[in-house]
Amino acid sequence: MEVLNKKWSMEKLMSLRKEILATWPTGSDVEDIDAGIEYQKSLPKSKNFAAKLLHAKENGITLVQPRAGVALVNEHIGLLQFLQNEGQADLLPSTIDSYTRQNRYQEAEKGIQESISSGRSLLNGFPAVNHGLENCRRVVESVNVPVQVRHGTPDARLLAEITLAAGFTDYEGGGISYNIPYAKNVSLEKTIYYWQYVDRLIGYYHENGVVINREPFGPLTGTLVPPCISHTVAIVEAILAAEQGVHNLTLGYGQCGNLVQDVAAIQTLQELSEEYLLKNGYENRHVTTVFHQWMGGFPQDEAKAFGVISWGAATAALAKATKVIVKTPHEAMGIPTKEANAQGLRTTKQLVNMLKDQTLPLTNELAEEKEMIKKETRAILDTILKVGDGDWARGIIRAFEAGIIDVPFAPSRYNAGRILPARDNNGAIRMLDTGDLPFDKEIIDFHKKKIAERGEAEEREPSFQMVIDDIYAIGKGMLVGRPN
Ligand SMILES: CCC[C@H]1O[C@@H](n2cnc3c(N)ncnc32)[C@H](O)[C@@H]1O
Repeated sequence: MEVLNKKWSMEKLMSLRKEILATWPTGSDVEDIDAGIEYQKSLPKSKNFAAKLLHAKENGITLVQPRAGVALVNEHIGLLQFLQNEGQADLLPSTIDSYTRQNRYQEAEKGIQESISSGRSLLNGFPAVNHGLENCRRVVESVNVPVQVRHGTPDARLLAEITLAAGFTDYEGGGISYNIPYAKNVSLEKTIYYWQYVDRLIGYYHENGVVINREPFGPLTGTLVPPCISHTVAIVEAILAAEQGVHNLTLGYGQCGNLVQDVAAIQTLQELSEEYLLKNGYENRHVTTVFHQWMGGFPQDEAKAFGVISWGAATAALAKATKVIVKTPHEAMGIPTKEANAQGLRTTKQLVNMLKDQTLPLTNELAEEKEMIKKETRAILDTILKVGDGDWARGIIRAFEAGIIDVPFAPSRYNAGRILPARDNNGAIRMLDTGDLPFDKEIIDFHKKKIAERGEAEEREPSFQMVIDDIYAIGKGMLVGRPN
């Protein structure tokens, strides 16, 4: 099945809807597509994610948002209200459980029943499909701020149908970012096709006056992902979504830890995505950015965890990211309590407020970092379009096959896995091996030089050991994985 970046007709979407809605009984609640649109229109503007994001962007505010989700509806509502009231969350999620992410609704149902009988949440998120339309509407109506669906679902079509009709106004993910880091053996043809359905549905909401924001999953594997790699995936997903009629997009990036590189990453993500959307003919698109606090291993010690959270908060504020996704002091242990989640939010809010009136000056170092990220990202994007003979969907599929785009430490067998990232002597992410990325000699020599500087400082040859040391460094209280 060749997948091309072409807008679906509504006839095509409607011809497929019946089959999708039939995959679980709650799908029958949303057969009337226009009822969902009418419900969305009944919501106050204060519940609209895109509106709040654009207001924040225009006013230089960095909004704070947690991840959160539990098995049962009343407990989930209580959790979100606590994070809104005690955590001062500007935006709320509903993090979906792993069974639902794999379309394993039967097991999600079992998890719901066991959570009821045991009196505690035995799912690692909110099983929105099983709970269905009315319960999801209760969630949306129980809080005062916009609510987003956060998950990791390769086939997210039914989840989208139900949650959009229920009043969620932002939907995370994409056919690449929820495949390559999340699945081992699902082809990109399939997941790009599945997500064209989701984005076309959102395009239909848009055509009928309802703005739904889309957030490709920025961090990918969250493990030493160079900015050019996550930018490339985010921008291609933005283009694929824009083709289906999506107009509001939040593009994301996972914190790497070097301040200059992270600020450069957020600024270039905004600039490059606007550039590529426009030059591909997508006008009136509104792009915002989201900075994810450190996605790698965390220290167990809660005081140190607050240090990592604070560093992510400070960086997001200095980068002027529109939104920051917050971690908690329980990160090293697992799903946080609502109290720990609220603490992470308040810590972040304190930093963001204190840094609201400061920005990182455009030093030569920052300018050089921005230029390098743009050069690398453009090289990859332009090669993707070339190998796709002018089509972004065909191009990204062929590019993954050829290693032209390559996500470090991804489980997917469709990912080449030939690049090797490692930190330089200042902790910025460079590449020990650029694999088959379409980089010229200048870029390759830049990475070699930066890594060599670290080797000299540590009196060791650059090697895979540096990569391993860097993966464990933050959990051990460091940034650069220095030799013992
Ligand atoms: C890719 C996202 C990983 C992050 O997502 C957090 N996460 C996952 N599920 C939940 C949940 N149900 N409630 C609060 N946080 C959650 C993990 O801790 C990790 O930080």
